[in-house]
Amino acid sequence: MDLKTTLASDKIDLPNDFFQKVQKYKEHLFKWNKIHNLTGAKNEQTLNEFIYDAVFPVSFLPKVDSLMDIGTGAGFPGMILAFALPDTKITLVEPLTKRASFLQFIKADLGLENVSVVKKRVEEMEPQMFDLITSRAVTDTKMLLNLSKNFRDEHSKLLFYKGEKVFDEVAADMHMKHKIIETKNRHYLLLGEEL
Ligand SMILES: C[S@@+](CC[C@H](N)C(=O)[O-])C[C@H]1O[C@@H](n2cnc3c(N)ncnc32)[C@H](O)[C@@H]1O
Repeated sequence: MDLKTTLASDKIDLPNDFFQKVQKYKEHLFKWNKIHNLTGAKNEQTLNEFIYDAVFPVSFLPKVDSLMDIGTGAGFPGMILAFALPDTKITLVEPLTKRASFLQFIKADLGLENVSVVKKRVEEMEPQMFDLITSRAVTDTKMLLNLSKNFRDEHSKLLFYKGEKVFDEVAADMHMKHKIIETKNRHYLLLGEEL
């Protein structure tokens, strides 16, 4: 996949320095990933697919001032969204030392003033409100709603990166308004009282 061409053809509005940041991020991730097992994306093609998947929601998300990503791992989707949304204050929550250290390194090396890295499990954090809560490949929707309950109010939105199981997950006991945005490989679940 040519990331730049694909994102341009989707008309996704990104800041001028997005691809510079992505390039530096990819170089660092390849180096770190040789020593530490940070992500399953081991080649450029897969990494580009992960980055596309992470940033695609910029095409449908409302403007938000604050975002928390639960279980960011090596950076998906929270770090990639931080490159795309420089005016949004982004909190990346990741308890594993190696992964949190990598995120902290990327923040410092790329000078990302909009990023905070929290090396904790989300349930260990002090309650605080966010406009948007994201998560990919951490746990199911019911558990994510539970884990995020101290961090959202009636104005907040949640965006979970899901597969086809999403239909079972929303069918079971879902009281919140929701939308599912489908692409070829992804079902994005957007939830909120004000959708
Ligand atoms: C399978 S990885 C997915 C990482 C990344 N979101 C991605 O899609 O590549 C799950 C991550 O969630 C983190 N995690 C698990 N439970 C968590 C919790 N309670 N709070 C915050 N992070 C958690 C793990 O440390 C791990 O890095």
